[in-house]
Amino acid sequence: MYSLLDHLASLPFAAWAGFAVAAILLLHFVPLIADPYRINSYPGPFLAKISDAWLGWVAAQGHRSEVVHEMHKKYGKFVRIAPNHVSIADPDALQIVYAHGNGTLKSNFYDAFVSIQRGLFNTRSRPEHARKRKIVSHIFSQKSVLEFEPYTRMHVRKFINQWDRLCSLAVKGGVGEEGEGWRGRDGRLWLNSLPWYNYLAFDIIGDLAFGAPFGMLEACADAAPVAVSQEKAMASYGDTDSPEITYFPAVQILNDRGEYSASLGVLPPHWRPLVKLLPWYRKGNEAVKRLAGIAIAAVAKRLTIPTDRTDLLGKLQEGKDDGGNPMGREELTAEALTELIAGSDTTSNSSCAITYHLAANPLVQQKLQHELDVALGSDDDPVSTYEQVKRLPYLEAVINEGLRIHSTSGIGLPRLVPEGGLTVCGKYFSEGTVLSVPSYTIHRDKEAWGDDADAFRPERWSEREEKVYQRAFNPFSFGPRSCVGRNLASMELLIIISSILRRYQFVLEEPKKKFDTREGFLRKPVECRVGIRRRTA
Ligand code: HEM
Repeated sequence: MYSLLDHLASLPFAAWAGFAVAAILLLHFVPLIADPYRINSYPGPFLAKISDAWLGWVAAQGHRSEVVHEMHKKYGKFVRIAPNHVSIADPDALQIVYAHGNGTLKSNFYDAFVSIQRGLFNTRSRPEHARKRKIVSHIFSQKSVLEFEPYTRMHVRKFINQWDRLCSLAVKGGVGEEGEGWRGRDGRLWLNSLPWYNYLAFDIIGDLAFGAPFGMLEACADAAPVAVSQEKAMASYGDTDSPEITYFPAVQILNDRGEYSASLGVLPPHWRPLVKLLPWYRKGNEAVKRLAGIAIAAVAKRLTIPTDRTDLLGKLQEGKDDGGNPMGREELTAEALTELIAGSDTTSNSSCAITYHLAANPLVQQKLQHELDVALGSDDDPVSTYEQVKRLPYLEAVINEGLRIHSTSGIGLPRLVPEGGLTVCGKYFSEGTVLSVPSYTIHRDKEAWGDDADAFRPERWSEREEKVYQRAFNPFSFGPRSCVGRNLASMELLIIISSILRRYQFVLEEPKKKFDTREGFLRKPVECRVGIRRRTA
């Protein structure tokens, strides 16, 4: 019998191609015409209105924040950046889209960030998030974070010891061996400071989250132990033997994973399994697995050694939910991994960007160093304590200005409009629409920050009441999903920037070169080449 299938199989190639084109057009234009979210009136690039591919492509190019910023300059406050997604560039929208009580949830973008199991960052269910956040939030209270200060200071000391060593070799005209990437010239040490900030941040968070630093500062290299077999390592938790490990560059893995997840996450879930087959995405998928392998190896190792250290992992182990239940092993590993991812390059990218802007603005650098000299002058210890630097107004202004202008979390964090819809800045959005408020653009809002919003100028922080700025200052986000590690991040930045700027003077190697960045989930400097000279003997 001549079946329909036989008939279809006998069709010529041209007919098949015609069907494919018709199907694609139908899939893209029917929703555009039907306008299920009632957002056709919002302007934006035409391709973004009909397909998620536009945002996927933009995200994969590594400059999403800058591109969306340009779109807002062109189209105004509301821009449609995907068939169901409107970006809103208004500081007032922050308090609504991200607020407690408005019922918005994280969108399926965050599914692309899940490994091992959902952690605090990528959990989308409200009750599950509330359960986790209850356990984790007290670990990051100001009081608790101060218990982590000795670890932070210890690694800043190691960092300074290494740079002191290189500075004394550099003044003698030394040159680093191949791969070390430093050289001495004109009495200065010249290097790319970015990897150093990464070593520092990874060692601090590795020490806090896993009970031991990765040893990057000591090795002057990006290498972290990864479990060879994740299943075996998980199964062996608590055994006396550590799992079999191999070494991979953790910073590189984290970068690959961020770019992969941030560009996969903007694609519809049903496209993702297919897209993962493309070579670039395959590499990113591998990075996701390796990153999980780092956490699994480190937690497995830590659990073999009885310890009463006061660190993140110890506190996570002690934490209990409302029912008095502690976290299981897998959840514990997933949360330790969350802290590693959320608490490492956020801090290093921000420290590096602040260093760049200080090197590019010698007068700001001098003014900061003067404040530090007055406050810490007679102290021989090169590493500041939190107590010494927590209330230095210019230091705080420099850090805030660096967080604002660089915006390591620059993209609009996507939230789903709940049942009943949501009115934002006078516009009603129906259930299921995705909304986001791009921090990079909010941080450049001329109404909020003045006409020189694009300039790094810490003085602005003392010119207006701080609450005026706080309305448009969003480095840690707002509401129930805001950064739980904010107190730790602030303490780290205060100690890192004050200690390093008091000790060294910075100039840019190529003052005219643009500060290049690449963005996955975070905006990261590509490099920061500086000349360094010791200020104090
Ligand atoms: C300069 C440093 C930091 C910046 C700029 C920053 C920024 C942010 C932002 C914007 C979010 C919201 C993300 C979203 O909604 O998708 C976030 C969430 C989070 N951050 Fe941070 N962060 C920093 C440091 C840290 C540190 C040191 C830790 C902990 C070790 C940490 C842990 C977390 C966690 C666990 C979340 C998820 C919270 C939740 O969903 O409840 N962050 N951070």
